[in-house]
Amino acid sequence: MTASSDTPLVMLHLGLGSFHRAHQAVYQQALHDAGDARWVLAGGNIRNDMAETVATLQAAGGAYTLETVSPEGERVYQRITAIREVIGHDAALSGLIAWGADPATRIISFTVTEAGYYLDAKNRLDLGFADLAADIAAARAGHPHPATPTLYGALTAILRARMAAAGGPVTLLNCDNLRHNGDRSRAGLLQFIEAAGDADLLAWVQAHTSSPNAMVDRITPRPVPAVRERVRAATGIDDAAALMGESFIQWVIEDRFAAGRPAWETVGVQMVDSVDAYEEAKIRLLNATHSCIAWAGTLVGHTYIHEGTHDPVIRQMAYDYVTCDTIPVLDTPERPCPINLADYRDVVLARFGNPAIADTNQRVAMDGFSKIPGFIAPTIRERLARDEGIASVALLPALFLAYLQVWHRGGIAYTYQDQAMDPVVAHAICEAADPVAAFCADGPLWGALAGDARLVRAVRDALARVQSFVAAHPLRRGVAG
Ligand SMILES: NC(=O)c1ccc[n+]([C@@H]2O[C@H](COP(=O)([O-])OP(=O)(O)OC[C@H]3O[C@@H](n4cnc5c(N)ncnc54)[C@H](O)[C@@H]3O)[C@@H](O)[C@H]2O)c1
Ligand SMILES: OC[C@@H](O)C(O)[C@H](O)CO
Repeated sequence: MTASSDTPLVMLHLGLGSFHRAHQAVYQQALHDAGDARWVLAGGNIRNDMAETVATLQAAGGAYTLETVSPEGERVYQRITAIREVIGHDAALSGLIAWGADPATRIISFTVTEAGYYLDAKNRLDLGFADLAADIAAARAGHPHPATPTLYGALTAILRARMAAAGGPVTLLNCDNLRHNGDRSRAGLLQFIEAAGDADLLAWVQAHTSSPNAMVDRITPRPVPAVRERVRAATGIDDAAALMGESFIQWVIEDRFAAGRPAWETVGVQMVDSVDAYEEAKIRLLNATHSCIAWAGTLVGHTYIHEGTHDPVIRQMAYDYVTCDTIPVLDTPERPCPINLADYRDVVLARFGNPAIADTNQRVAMDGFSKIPGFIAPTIRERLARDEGIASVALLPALFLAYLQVWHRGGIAYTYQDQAMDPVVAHAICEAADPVAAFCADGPLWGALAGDARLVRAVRDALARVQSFVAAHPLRRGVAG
């Protein structure tokens, strides 16, 4: 079903970071440019962590300039005006709640990073996270936690208000890199509402919302001052909210919408019954490989992803991880993959290798404690279940452990951000008599695999290879780590 009324319908986005503005807003812009203005975007942040960008966007009525760069280095500038309302942050989230309760809002989408979901491998909420526990306690009292609201607390408050206002059904559309992102965030939300003790809301959400899974793709680096300079030179507009992304873009969504959707299929969005094959290809061949290159590149002193991608040894590690250990579990005689995964790998490596994107190891290396369980552990689990070797895939956690050890010694050249990491636990892993055993025993990282002797053995061997690679690397020779 697509919308047909003349009144614009609204997709409310929670998490007005770079990616939303370089991806979902671009598809909406394409609809507007084609004369289809039946849907508009409104958006704001759950946390008050981007106040300057939000203020800049508000002053510009939601407009900003996007620079995209092709594999050949050609740059294109586009003015994006699809975000019609930039909702300022307030501790009670009253702006987001009012927009979310409005019957014109038919989709609530979100990007809150991989670390914003607090789920273990069995899709249970991990109440060990202080932010989550505080937000559940606040939701019991009827509001989101003012200091550290989570996606679940924000959605609970919004959907409560929507239910009270008889705002009607709504789709909850996850746009984060999370395996089964719709199913998993829905599981987290329902557990959160249950823990908050709101049985009426739980029944309402089950009956009046849907949560399609979606795969999202466009490399969108953190904007740097040079982007603003290039935008000014190319367009004459001085835009403090300008940002850049690669020219590649993809969005694949399961077509399960509770109250209509934009005619996205007319602007290149792939509407499908199941996103599984696309999602597995993206998360394992792109995101895990990206992390591999970022951790390895950092260890030897590269700054950018394209540098690591063109480093022969790092490239080979990434290539082997995909070719030897990952493609064989995604494309099997029993379950043939509809995507040509070897081609996908080659395209991904070509995208990573584009120097004009200048994406940093810092951005891609972040959140390892969410990415190991989400992007890497499933391949290890599946291979071990089939009695297959894990030498190539084990290199990725070994790289992360080596990276953590350097972080522990204060040797990472930038700030490492990881919302899912407990620094006390991470330091203890590095200080343990046997750091490999301590790392492989960590429950949040490995779930049921924690302590598995085959995992420990493979990571130990892989760490030795990582250490030799770092010691022998031309950029590192003679440098104390
Ligand atoms: N940047 C990319 O290349 C890219 C591509 C595909 C998908 N994504 C997805 O989008 C996410 C965001 O990327 P970005 O480039 O917009 O990053 P960003 O740093 O520009 O924005 C992060 C957004 O997440 C919000 N946020 C962070 N932690 C939160 C928490 N615990 N609870 C609630 N909100 C929280 C912030 O307020 C902000 O709006 C990624 O983590 C990824 O899952 C990004
Ligand atoms: O691997 C890091 C991600 O943010 C990546 O840039 C994105 O998923 C590409 O679509």
